[in-house]
Amino acid sequence: MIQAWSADDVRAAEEPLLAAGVPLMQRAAFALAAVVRRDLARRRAVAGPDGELRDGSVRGARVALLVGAGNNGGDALHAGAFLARRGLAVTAYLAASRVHEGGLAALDAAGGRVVALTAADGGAAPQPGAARRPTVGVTTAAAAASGADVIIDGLLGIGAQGPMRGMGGALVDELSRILPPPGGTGRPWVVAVDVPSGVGVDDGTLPGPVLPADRTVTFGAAKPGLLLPPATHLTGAGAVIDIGLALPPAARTGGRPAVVRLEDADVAAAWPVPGPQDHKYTRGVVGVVAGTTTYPGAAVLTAAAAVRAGAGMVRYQGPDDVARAVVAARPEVVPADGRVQAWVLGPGLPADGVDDGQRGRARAALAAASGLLAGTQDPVPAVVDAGALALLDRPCPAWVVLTPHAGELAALLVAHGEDVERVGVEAEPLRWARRAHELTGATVLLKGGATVVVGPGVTYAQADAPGWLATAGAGDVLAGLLGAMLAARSAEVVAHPERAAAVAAAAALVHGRAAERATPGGPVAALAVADAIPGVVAGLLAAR
Ligand SMILES: NC(=O)C1=CN([C@@H]2O[C@H](COP(=O)(O)OP(=O)(O)OC[C@H]3O[C@@H](n4cnc5c(N)ncnc54)[C@H](O)[C@@H]3O)[C@@H](O)[C@H]2O)[C@@H](O)CC1
Ligand SMILES: [K+]
Repeated sequence: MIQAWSADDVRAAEEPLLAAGVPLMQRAAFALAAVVRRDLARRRAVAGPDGELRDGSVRGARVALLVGAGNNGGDALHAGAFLARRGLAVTAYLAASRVHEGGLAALDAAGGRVVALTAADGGAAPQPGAARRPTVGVTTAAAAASGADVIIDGLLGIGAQGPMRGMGGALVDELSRILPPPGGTGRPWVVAVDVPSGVGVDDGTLPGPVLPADRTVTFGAAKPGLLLPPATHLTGAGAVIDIGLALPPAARTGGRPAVVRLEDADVAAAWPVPGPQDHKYTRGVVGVVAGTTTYPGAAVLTAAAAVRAGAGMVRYQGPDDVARAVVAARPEVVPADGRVQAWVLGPGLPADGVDDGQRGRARAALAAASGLLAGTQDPVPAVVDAGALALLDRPCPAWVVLTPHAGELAALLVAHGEDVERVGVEAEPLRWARRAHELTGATVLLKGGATVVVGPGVTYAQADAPGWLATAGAGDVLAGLLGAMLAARSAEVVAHPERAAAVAAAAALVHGRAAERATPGGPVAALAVADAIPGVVAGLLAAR
């Protein structure tokens, strides 16, 4: 798993080392320079006589350093000095009147070129460091940097406050305008130092201009903003550099990472593999209340995903014609009442209007799952999706998992007295998923290009899915898959409700991997994603 620590935690972990004189910046900068050299060498790979690709030479490669006022700029300058000593042609563009003096001296000594940014060519020279520097206007600087082989973005790191201002902001605006998008031809390789400058380090927001990176080299530990949407989509490939920090740091934050991203091995290790003693009830029965006569497909997709994810049994509740469609698609499904170990409520259920009695069934199941019908049935986990989200009129336990997309989350929040629209949720997914958790008590899985899961004291962020997964029915598949995963751990999740979030994050990972497996590199249908689940689970288990 990748653990991300807040800016405060990282600073707290750095403090004792800095006090002891440990050269953290040198370590960080040396590792940064090594990653840049390796990336460049691979990008310049040439075929040897045997046809094998060999790393190319990086001598003479042009490097543009974007340098801000703080230690992030210091990292960039020191890395630039290392690169200049290895024969690369380094130019630093200073976006502040004062920059890290040691870094500047190192770059000067290594033969790097240094220019100061001004609003327009011929502008008055600021006084960066000790020496007067030549100046260059932002537009000219951006044009020159766009012709480099690599741009090292050291404008802002974990000291960023709000949208990037000043020359740095203007330079990034101009570069964003003229550079091809990541992966585009003719684009320099953009390496972000610690974080892409200007992202919300702790919340993944984009308060102002941010240059999308092809690689982010981060120090000590991942930062929350690298994992959380929307910023996670601008980080490119990752590299976490160990600079010797001892995390978790002091008790200040309870010793917990701010955000966690699960990886394949975590999901494989926690996946329950049936043994000789198991039968369909120990493996978990999933009850599905989904679909209406108008929207029968959601019921089919939800039930199919629950079957494919290894539920011991799937029970379906709903109108007869929908039940017939479900059984025709998946003859394993039992269209009858009975005990369940987890519920999936709401896929294909409209928020209002004709519901064929489904709303009443979902309401009763949600009350039973939440433990509000004492004496009738033990509480069990539940997935509450789509139309069933409108049924949350009282606090839930955290073993109830809500699975809204941004629009549905906005509607839920408005129903609970908040003033927010879909775009607001998309701009600040962590904030609003947290708020929904606080207001409802439920675990909240917010769907999107990246998935955020918030439970009691825990936050997960998954970015496992190809863009092709954004297709009708994909959410129904996730609900069924998650229902089966919760049913398999029913008693454990009710006893330890904070674990529901980890199960939900694991479901997001499997869902994304299934989409990857199902897509031929192009469009993918939701039912194909459900059908890919067994192969994904088998692959995860084979690697454990
Ligand atoms: N503390 C350390 O010893 C280490 C720090 N490291 C680097 O240092 C970085 C943190 O350094 P700093 O604390 O100096 O912070 P930053 O380098 O992120 O920069 C903060 C500076 O930028 C300015 N600033 C803040 N918000 C701004 C905005 N929105 N627009 C324009 N200017 C803004 C402030 O005036 C401040 O001077 C890390 O991200 C990492 O790259 C690494 O070298 C590892 C060791
Ligand atoms: K940066």
